[in-house]
This record gives sequence, C-alpha cells and structure tokens, in this order.
Amino acid sequence: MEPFVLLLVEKLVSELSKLLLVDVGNTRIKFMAADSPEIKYADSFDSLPLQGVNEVRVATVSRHKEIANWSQSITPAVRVARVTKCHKGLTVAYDDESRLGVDRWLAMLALWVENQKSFSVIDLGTAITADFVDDTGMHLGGYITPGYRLMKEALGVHTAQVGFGGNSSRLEPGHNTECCVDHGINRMVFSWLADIQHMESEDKLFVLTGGDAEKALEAGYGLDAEIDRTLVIRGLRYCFE
Ligand SMILES: Nc1ncnc2c1ncn2[C@@H]1O[C@H](COP(=O)(O)OP(=O)(O)O)[C@@H](O)[C@H]1O
Ligand SMILES: CC(C)(COP(=O)(O)O)[C@@H](O)C(=O)NCCC(=O)O
Ligand SMILES: [K+]
Repeated sequence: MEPFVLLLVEKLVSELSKLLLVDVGNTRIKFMAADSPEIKYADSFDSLPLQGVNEVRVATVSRHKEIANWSQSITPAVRVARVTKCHKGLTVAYDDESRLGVDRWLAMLALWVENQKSFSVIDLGTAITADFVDDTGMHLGGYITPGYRLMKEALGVHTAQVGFGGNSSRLEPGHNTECCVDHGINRMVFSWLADIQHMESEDKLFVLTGGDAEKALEAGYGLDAEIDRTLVIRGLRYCFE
C-alpha cells in the first residue's frame, strides 16, 4: 500500500477509536468503541470506558434526562441520536417520526446504508419489534409486541399458580408448568417470526438483533434468518453524517 494511503487509514482508525457508541435499551446498556466490532455491556453510564474518547454517540428511547445530566459530568461531547423522517435515502413510515423508537430507526438505517436493498429487521429485546423496508428505502411500518421476559413476567404477575423459572428454547408441549410457559412463549414468538418471514419474498434480507435473537433462532426449526447483534449501535455511525 502507498505510504500516504497507510497514513490516511491510520488517521481514520485513530479518529474512529475516539468514538464511543452507546445503545441504552430498556433492559441494558450496550456499547462499542468504533474501532472494535465487539459489543460490550455496562451497568451504568459511569462505568462506560471514556479514556481517549472524544465523542460519545447515544441511542436512547427513555433516558434522555439522565443522559443530559451525565453528559454535564464528563469531558467528551455527547450526541444523542434523533429520528429523521428522511435520511440517507431511508424514509420513515410514521406521520410523526419523533414517536418511532430511535433504536428501531438506527437498526433500519444501518441495514439500509450497508445493503441498499429491501429487508425485514426484528429486534428481540425488552420488547420485540419488526420493521420492513422496501427496495427504495421506504419504511413500510412495523409491529411492537412484548419480549420473552415481559411475556413471562406478565404471566407471573397476573396468575397465582404459574411458575416461570424455565429458560429453554424448545417448542414441544411442556410436561410441567415452567416448560409449558417457556415452550408456549417460544412457540408464540417462533410462529410469529415464521408468519412474518412467510409474508416476505425469499430474497429479502431477514435479520434478527437484540438480546434474545439467538434464542429465537435456536427455537427456529428451520427459520431462515441471520443474526446481527450490533445493528442499532452501527446505525450510530450513520445518523449524524
Ligand atoms: N445477560 C442478560 N441480561 C439481561 N437480559 C438478557 C441477558 N441475556 C439475554 N437477555 C435477554 O435479552 C433481553 C434484553 O435484550 P436487549 O437487546 O439487551 O434489550 P434492550 O435493548 O431492550 O435493553 C432480555 O429481556 C432478556 O430476555
Ligand atoms: C418499542 C420499544 C419499546 C423497543 O425498545 P427495546 O425493546 O429495544 O428496549 C422502543 O423502540 C420504543 O420505546 N419505541 C417508541 C414507540 C414506537 O417505536 O412506536
Ligand atoms: K426491541
């Protein structure tokens, strides 16, 4: 490689390494240094690694105030992502785009910018969301349902005799309460995913992300999807450009 190209690459890498990308979900804080493909987890804002970082980019759906306070106490600049109706060729379906979860938008943005073709993206986090984008970058809308944990907790809170300690990814009828709950919820999510996949054309990208993506695919019995854990965080690379 020519020396000036090497210098350029080094400069780019060092610029990127000063960026910290943070996804503040309803359950967990995930982060990634922009020069590393690895997703990591933090218990609080104060435990995020800020050494050498000159800009923090944050996605949050509900903790704006906390983040504003935290940003006052640290040296790097903090930029909080906001949904934009049309950005980089991706057009949001909501009339009021400010109501769309920024995590959903960032996942779509990453897939759209990197592939420029139609896709379905499912985020299996605290909630489960699905979003659909066509070949022109038009968002066709989506779905929001409770996630695995919320479904189990709802049963636990609203019924006296239903234990919900299990944690398998199996689908067959259960032979005890925990397995009936566990497998029942697995089956609901699986059938929902299979139904969504069925309504889409075969050559369309079908991507799962979020903390329960592996579980959904394990239980998948042939579900044809790929898992991409860093989608929301990667979207933070494109949303301010
Ligand atoms: N170590 C873990 N801590 C918390 N949740 C986990 C863990 N491993 C798997 N999960 C599952 O992942 C879900 C959270 O996924 P995640 O994508 O981090 O959510 P969010 O973006 O809403 O914070 C939980 O509801 C739970 O079912
Ligand atoms: C639907 C969500 C709760 C999902 O959050 P998550 O499970 O990723 O923490 C979040 O994207 C949200 O609060 N959205 C706002 C409502 C909407 O997207 O229409
Ligand atoms: K989600």
